[in-house]
Amino acid sequence: MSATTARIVTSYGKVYIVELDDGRRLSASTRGKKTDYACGDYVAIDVINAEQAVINKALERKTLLYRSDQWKSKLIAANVTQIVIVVASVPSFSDELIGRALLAAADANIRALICLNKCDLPESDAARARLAYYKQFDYPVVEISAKQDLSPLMPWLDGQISVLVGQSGMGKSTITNALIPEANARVNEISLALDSGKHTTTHAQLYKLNETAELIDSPGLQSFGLAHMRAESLPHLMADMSPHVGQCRFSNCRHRQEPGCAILNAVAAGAIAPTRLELMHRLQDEIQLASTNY
Ligand SMILES: Nc1nc2c(ncn2[C@@H]2O[C@H](COP(=O)(O)OP(=O)(O)OP(=O)(O)O)[C@@H](O)[C@H]2O)c(=O)[nH]1
Ligand SMILES: [Zn+2]
Repeated sequence: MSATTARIVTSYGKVYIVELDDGRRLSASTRGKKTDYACGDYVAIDVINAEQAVINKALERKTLLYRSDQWKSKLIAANVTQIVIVVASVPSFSDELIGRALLAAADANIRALICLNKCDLPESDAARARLAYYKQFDYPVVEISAKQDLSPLMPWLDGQISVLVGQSGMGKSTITNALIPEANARVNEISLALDSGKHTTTHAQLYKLNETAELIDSPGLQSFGLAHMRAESLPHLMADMSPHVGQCRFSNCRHRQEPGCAILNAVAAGAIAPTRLELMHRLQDEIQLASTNY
């Protein structure tokens, strides 16, 4: 048995694949019931044999992207520099998920990019119009067709460790497969090695795109709890709200029904979308609920 460090390149939640400096890959378990490791983590391991290792601890993380509800948190990816929020015209995407992912990124100091996929479809016009709201507040939006032309996305990936997030069906796997032709083959091979049966999108996987760019494909997200955030920081981290922060009559304004609330006024004036205010209120409630549970 020997001690060394490695990088988690696949996370199945409880079982991991780690890559050593020399490129060798080992299946890795954890000590006890510990599962708070994520794809992209650098970890201290004990190598058991040519195939197996045990993870002792995670080394210091530059960033950590995770979601949480009142009961538990779930790590999405570690050490990423960019979150690529994949949306599409069909099936219709959720503003809720975009809003939450943008907040998670801002909270964790990670760059965010909205990627509109399936632009070959005529329905894209409606999706593009919905995304104009985010563009207006300087959230970058890039348009692609994973099936036809990925090139507009490429400059955004250079020099970044990106994680793809999105609802199921938006085209994350199609993007990954277009970027990394051997991705499919490798996933199947790993699943086989772990005896985990058929490849499903239940795991996160890290791929090297080129010398400077890496990509993590994560499972489709239906929900994105942010119970770990601070309620007061929400408007600071939302680009449409932040210009109004500090302008309310009361310094402890919760932007609910207080008189002289600059954010409510901006919504009434049409400068902030009502759905964004509702999102903030829902998150305030979730955070409050979680804090009363501890
Ligand atoms: N027309 C069109 N269809 C696409 C495009 N990209 C993906 N699709 C289709 O959209 C469907 C969903 O794509 P996936 O890549 O499986 O979506 P996903 O986001 O990985 O979904 P999960 O694996 O469930 O998380 C598939 O039928 C794809 O063929 C595109 O650029 N244009
Ligand atoms: Zn206010």
